[in-house]
Amino acid sequence: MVKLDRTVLEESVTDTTYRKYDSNLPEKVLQIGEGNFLRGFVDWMIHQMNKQGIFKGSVVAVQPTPHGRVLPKLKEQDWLYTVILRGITDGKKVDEAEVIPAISRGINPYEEWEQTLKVAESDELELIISNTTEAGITYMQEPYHSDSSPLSFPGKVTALLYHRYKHFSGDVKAGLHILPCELIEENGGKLKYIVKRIARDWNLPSGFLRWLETANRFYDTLVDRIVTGYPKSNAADFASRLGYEDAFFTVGEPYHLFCIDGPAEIKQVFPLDQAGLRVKWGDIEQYRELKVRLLNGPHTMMASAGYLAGADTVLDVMKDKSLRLFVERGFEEIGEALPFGDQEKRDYAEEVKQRFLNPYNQHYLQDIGMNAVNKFKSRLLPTLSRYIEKTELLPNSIILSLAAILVYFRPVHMNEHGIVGRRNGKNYQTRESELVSKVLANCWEEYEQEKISIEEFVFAVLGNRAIWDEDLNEIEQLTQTVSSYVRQIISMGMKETLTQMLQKNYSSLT
Ligand SMILES: NC(=O)c1ccc[n+]([C@@H]2O[C@H](COP(=O)([O-])OP(=O)(O)OC[C@H]3O[C@@H](n4cnc5c(N)ncnc54)[C@H](O)[C@@H]3O)[C@@H](O)[C@H]2O)c1
Ligand SMILES: O=P(O)(O)OC[C@@H](O)[C@@H](O)[C@H](O)[C@H](O)CO
Repeated sequence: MVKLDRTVLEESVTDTTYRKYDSNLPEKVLQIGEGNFLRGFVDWMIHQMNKQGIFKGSVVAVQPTPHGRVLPKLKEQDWLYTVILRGITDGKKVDEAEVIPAISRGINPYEEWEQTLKVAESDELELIISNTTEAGITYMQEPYHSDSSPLSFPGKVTALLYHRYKHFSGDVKAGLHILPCELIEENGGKLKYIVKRIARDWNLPSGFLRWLETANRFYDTLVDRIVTGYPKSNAADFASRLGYEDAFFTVGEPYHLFCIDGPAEIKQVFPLDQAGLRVKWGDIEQYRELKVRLLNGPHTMMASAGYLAGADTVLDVMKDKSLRLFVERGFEEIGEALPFGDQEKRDYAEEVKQRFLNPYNQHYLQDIGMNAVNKFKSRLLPTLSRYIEKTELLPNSIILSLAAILVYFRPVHMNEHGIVGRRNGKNYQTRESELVSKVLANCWEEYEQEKISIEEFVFAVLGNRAIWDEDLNEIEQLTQTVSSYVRQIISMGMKETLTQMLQKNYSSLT
């Protein structure tokens, strides 16, 4: 079977919008990152605008880490890939595939720094967009060499902006719009803060710091679309349906929302709304809070608990009676702790549940469960504390999900990627930060060697300030409750623990 490239696109696509599509559009976007999400969301949006003759710009994708595997393979496909959107919208089935020609080329900055700097010199450039995961927007002390790429993402942004500043002799008109899409609070503000800190580390001139402040705009954003990425289990079906192979089939849901905290000016530069895309301008805090708590929160809750109970995907969880009840209860506990109107919370939760019930998306719990401890900390811990404050009760479903995370990271052994766990006689790979993996592996080892009890194991993990920035043992009854769930999961399995927890605490639900 043929592989996707320009020839395949030109020969097979009958859609006249493609024929009109200009493949030599000016490179208006420098994109740091080339992952599933950027391809299935931002680049897809740029293509939607271009098809309508609105944005008229293309994307130069820059590899954010030294060991990227995406760009060399994408180059073999002439930078093309297919976005497959599947789901139910307004009660109707959506199942559409589209080749996205928004990326004009990709650059490995570690090998082609000169070329990366050339992009920063371009008159055509207007925007920097990124998604480097939550780990990307992090300060790292590193040296400045004008002839080689910094290692970190903020380091690259600093070096590229400094080069642009020098090239245009500090012209304010050369400033850029910077839209980071990493899912952290105040992503634009944090990136700007780190860039300024790095500029000071590197002793860059004060004129640059002024230009950074006055000529450039860093926007806080919130992005929302479930992009499950490459369809591991049915890629061959898509290939035979479409008549070509694509190493970057990118599957996602039709739903999308891009919230950008910015003034009218950015609407003109990046006219998403004119193309009929779902975008909100202005204060994003409310959307962020609802989304991170009521979408990412339940995802994190179900990942380890669902996986240990035998489910592989979000849909498996939603279709299983007790897991579904556990998730429903999770929505209630999270909603209880959120400061929004009841109707608004209910409507949002209902919409999210429908998205989780998308019959087409295979959203793997193990992918969602990556960095589960860190995600629990940012997405569920604030909810847990607020729930206790408000109700003076313990949110048992959220606490059970924490216990499940600890058991999920129980090692049979370690490898170079982290802890390897075991479910139903089969090993699985976990991914967490080195710190979390080490702490959990050490504590579990002490338990396995019978040096400590389950309570002492839980006490040691919850008390680790390097992980939590606080001692979670100080939350009344938390250590005891988590310990009791961990013990039950180990002795009678996840499914039975869930069932008993629901029966005991929420008899009206079961
Ligand atoms: N997939 C989704 O449904 C979705 C939806 C909304 C938001 N997001 C956000 O997007 C992020 C990426 O998701 P994805 O599905 O594209 O994953 P992905 O694995 O396909 O891409 C991750 C990208 O981040 C880069 N990266 C990883 N660690 C980095 C670091 N320390 N410094 C710089 N770059 C680093 C990788 O090189 C890669 O380009 C997630 O962390 C999530 O916060 C994802
Ligand atoms: O992408 P992560 O790993 O930060 O979180 C997993 C999911 O919760 C997340 O990808 C959602 O699907 C997404 O945030 C929806 O917009």
